Amino acid sequence: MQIEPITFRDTSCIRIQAEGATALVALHGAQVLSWTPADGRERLFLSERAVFDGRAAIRGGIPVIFPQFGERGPLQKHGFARSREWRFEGAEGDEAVFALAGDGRDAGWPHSFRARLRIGLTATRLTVALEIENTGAAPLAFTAALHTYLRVDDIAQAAIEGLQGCDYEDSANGGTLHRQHDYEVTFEGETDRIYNDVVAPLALIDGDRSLAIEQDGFGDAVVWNPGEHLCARIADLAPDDWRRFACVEAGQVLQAAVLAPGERWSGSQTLE
Ligand SMILES: O=P(O)(O)OC[C@H]1O[C@@H](O)[C@H](O)[C@@H](O)[C@@H]1O
Repeated sequence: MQIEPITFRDTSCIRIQAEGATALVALHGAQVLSWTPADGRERLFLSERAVFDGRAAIRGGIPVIFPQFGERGPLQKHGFARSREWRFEGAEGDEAVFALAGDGRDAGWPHSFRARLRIGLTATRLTVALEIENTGAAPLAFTAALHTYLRVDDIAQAAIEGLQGCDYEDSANGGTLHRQHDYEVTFEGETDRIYNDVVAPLALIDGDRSLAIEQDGFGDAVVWNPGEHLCARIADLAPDDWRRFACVEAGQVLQAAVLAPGERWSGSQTLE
């Protein structure tokens, strides 16, 4: 694994290369911005209108959502980890490691924690693992996700497999509860669903291509595409961008993780 600090859009990043594959990770949010396996084809979506001002969350790649998913609590939407500067800790074995430690007091979350993001890269595979440790003296609870923006050629030809039989909360329709009966999840209009108890590997079908998505430790999977109308209201997306990505997020959302002092949690997502 070769590691090199570089600047991309005025933002400090770490470029990781291994076996002909490349990943680019911004220190802002420890956010993977780009992943190109050895075949040279970019697999992640990064908005051309993404804001790189050192404060805002970056639209695209793999934002780290912690310690609150969405607006399911009193904190800022999707928590503060995606808009903080993480530290690059170096390579550990065949992984690049990023860390964010301290407390969330200034963001309204009075807990001490240590978060680590471990990124592994091979010719064909990207693994992103999030570890949370409670470094305080009282228990803490959090929700989290790896909010992966997967690039597609055409959302009309895209589908997610592997969710059949799972129950989901439909956030685009008032949080109503449903069961996934169809083999595939396809995208018509705004799609915003939190699938529970996801165990099987998922696959993103993009025309005649397929990407395998596995998760470990995370109980839920979130599937999100804003559709045309919501996309038009999101300032850091171009009007047509909803056609170009599907978010498949490994999440711990419906049930918060609770850590006693000194305890650790970890969850990962692997794309291949
Ligand atoms: O615009 P944000 O804050 O990055 O959020 C994007 C989307 O993230 C998804 O994870 C949520 O399920 C959606 O409800 C949300 O709109």
